[in-house]
Amino acid sequence: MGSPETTSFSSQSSSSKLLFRQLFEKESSTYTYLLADASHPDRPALLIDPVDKTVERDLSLIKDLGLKLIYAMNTHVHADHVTGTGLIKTKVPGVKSVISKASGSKADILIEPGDKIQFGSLFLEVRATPGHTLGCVTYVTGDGPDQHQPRLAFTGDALLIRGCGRTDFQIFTLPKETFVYPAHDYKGFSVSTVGEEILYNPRLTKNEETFKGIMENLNLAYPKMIDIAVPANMVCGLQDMTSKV
Ligand SMILES: N[C@@H](CCC(=O)N[C@@H](CSS)C(=O)NCC(=O)O)C(=O)O
Repeated sequence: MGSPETTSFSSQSSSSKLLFRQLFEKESSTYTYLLADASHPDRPALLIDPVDKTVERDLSLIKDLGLKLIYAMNTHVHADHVTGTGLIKTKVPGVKSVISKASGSKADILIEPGDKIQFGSLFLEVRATPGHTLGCVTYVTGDGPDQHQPRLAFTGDALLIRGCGRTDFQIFTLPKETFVYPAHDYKGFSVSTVGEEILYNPRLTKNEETFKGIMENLNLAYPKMIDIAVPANMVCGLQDMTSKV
């Protein structure tokens, strides 16, 4: 499958401007998201779920857009690719890696549910969405007069478009118009909304018993990269850097 269409926009509200890009890594079908406050003099930016193989592309885009990368974040310890956060830290001094405390992984900042991640006048809220892994979190753009509306939810593998990587359904307490941006897509989708997934997600519209049956019978192959990716991602991709730099 070729690269799906990806989304990008800049939003202008009374006093803030969210710059947003959705980027794709085709080997693992992973989405990386770039967010920045373009109205702030420093143009602070963050990356969600960067992949080691596409770090050069992401950093080049950040340079082209005149942004200052401050955070390289993960929604969880990925099993199918090595995170780009460790590599980014070696290339951009001052960048802080971020992951949830519950993940058990190493990072500069270990976040917990309810925490806020500030970039300029904008912020992300941390929500616990365990299930796919223990420490999975969803990052949701802030709620408030200066924040982007509708809100954007970066769901990692908890909620995929018309699918899921196992979830506790907390994402569905968000307003129905919230845009859903997952960490992966295997079918060519790039964005959905909470309301759309409540109505049409073929797994999450079923009762608990049927849901369990679906998930127990997915018969997914053993992820190709899992034995390399998980140990590397437990240290935010920082181990064995000499062969990558
Ligand atoms: N073939 C891929 C792995 C595909 C896979 O298992 N994806 C995970 C999320 S990444 S760990 C998943 O939960 N998928 C749910 C689904 O319904 O596909 C590989 O070998 O890397």
